[in-house]
Amino acid sequence: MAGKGEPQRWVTHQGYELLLIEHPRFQAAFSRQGGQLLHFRPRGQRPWLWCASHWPRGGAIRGGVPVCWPWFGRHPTEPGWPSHGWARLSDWQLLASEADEQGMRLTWQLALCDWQVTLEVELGTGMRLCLRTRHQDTHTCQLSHALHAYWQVSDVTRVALLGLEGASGHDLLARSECRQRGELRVEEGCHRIFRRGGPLQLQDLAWQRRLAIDTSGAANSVVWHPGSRPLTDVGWHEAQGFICVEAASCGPDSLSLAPGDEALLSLHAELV
Ligand SMILES: O=P(O)(O)OC[C@H]1O[C@@H](O)[C@H](O)[C@@H](O)[C@@H]1O
Repeated sequence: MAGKGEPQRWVTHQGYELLLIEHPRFQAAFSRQGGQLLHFRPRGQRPWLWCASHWPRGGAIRGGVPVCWPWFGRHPTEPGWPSHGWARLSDWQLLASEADEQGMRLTWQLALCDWQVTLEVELGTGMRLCLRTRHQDTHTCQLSHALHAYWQVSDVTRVALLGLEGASGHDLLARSECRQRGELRVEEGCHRIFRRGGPLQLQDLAWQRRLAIDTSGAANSVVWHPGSRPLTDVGWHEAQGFICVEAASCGPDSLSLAPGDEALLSLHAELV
């Protein structure tokens, strides 16, 4: 627990250890499991991130910004291993946190065998996450990863994602290659992996909000929503309130890391 006057304190909720932050500029929450940013709300605004109200015991929390690492989706060779890797199921260590009037900077770390990953998070009027992976194995290893953000929206079928015009990618629902024409709207589910990162905008007219979401530096921008496919423990109405727009390097854009190499992935958002 932090001392009096400090912006952060630890609590337990639904069996998870949470770090709650009350800063003059924003409110936020992380879970130790996953080093996962679950909630971020700049003062006077609606929350930016969506999070399911029910959290499974021993599973992954659906919401906020899960870190998918060291693989994204299904493991390429081990079908029994968990979807999206170990990071969101493991307890991370909070290495450092500093606050000033502008905001806070936190560093989380997870070490697994010869691998080490840190998540640096800056929160203030906007949010910036940077995932840094190193490994000291003796041979080159494959890495795929994602910052799998669940953005809170008024209604997924009524928002528009701008900035992917002309981008090519893979549509996993249609099982075909795709090229985005105009703005992206989600009517009945979406699962597209675009082969480009860059500046995007999530426009929510009902909430009169436009978020600039930057996936530059990532090889892929992933857009996902299950549509009417049920999600365990998430009601249909609750699921209408998010869209995933993710920074990732996955599939053909997975990375090969030689011993001592470092891989970076970042996601940045601000209000426009
Ligand atoms: O249900 P999970 O494991 O949390 O993953 C959520 C979704 O994440 C998406 O990024 C994947 O492409 C989907 O396949 C997956 O269903």
